[in-house]
Amino acid sequence: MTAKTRRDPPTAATRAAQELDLGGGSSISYLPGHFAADQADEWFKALDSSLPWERPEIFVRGRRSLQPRETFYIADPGLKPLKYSGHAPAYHIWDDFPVLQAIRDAVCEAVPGYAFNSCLINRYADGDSSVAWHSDAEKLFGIAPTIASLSLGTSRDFLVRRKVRSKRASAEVDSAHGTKRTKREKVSAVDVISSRGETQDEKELGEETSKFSFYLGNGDVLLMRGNMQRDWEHAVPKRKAVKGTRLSLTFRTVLEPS
Ligand SMILES: O=C(O)CCC(=O)C(=O)O
Ligand SMILES: [Fe+2]
Repeated sequence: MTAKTRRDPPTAATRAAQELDLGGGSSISYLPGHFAADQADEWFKALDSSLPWERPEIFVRGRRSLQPRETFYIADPGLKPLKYSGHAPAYHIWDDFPVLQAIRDAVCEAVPGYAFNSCLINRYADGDSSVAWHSDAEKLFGIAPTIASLSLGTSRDFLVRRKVRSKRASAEVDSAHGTKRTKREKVSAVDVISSRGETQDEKELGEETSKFSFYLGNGDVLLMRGNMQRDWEHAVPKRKAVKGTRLSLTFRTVLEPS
C-alpha cells in the first residue's frame, strides 16, 4: 500500500519544535501541529473557497507550461512586486483579506522576531499538483531570507536537497557573500554532482546527496533559514494516491520598495 495514512493527532511530545542544522549556515525548524486542527480547518475552509486563485503559464528551464498548482500572492502595499518563473502574480493587499491578516498575526506570533510582509499561497488540489525542485532566491527577499510556511488541509511530502553547483559557481557565490566554505563542504558539493549527474528531475538519489523529507500536515509550520535558498532546494512532488487539497502559506519579507 503506497497511500499514506493520516497522522495521529500531535501530542505534547510530537508538537515540540524539531531543529535540523544542515550545515553551512542553513537550517530548518519544524513545528508539527503548531496550530490546532480545528483552527487549521477553519482557515482552510475560509481560504480555499474564497481566494481568487490563479493558475498561470510559467517559464521553467526554457519551457512554457501551465503551473502545476494554483497560487495567490498578498503583500504590504508599496513593495517590489514578486516575479518568478517569468510570471508576476496579481498583487493583493491584507486590508482586502481580513482572514489572512489574522493568520499572518498568528504566524508572526509563532515565529517571533520576523516581520513577514508578504505571503505566496499555493493550492495543491490533489496529488497531481506539485512544485518542482527550486529555491526562493529572488533578490527582493535579500540574501538569506527566512521563509515560514503554514500547511493547511491534506498532508503532503516536502523534500529538501542540496543544490548541485560547479566548484567555480560555489567559489563565486561564496566570495560574493563573504562566507568561507570548508574543504569538506566543497568536496561534498562535487560528490553530489558525480552521484546524480546534472539532471534536475525527481529521481531517487543516493544517501550522499543529502536529501530530507517532511510530511507536512494540517496546522504544521516549517521555517527555512539562513543560506537555505542559496545552497538547498525544495519540492512538493506529485503523489498520485493523494485525493485531498492542501494549501501552503509561505510567509516572506520583501526588503525592496517598489
Ligand atoms: O508548499 C510548500 O510547502 C512549498 C511551497 C514553495 O516552495 C513555495 O511557495 O515557494
Ligand atoms: Fe519555495
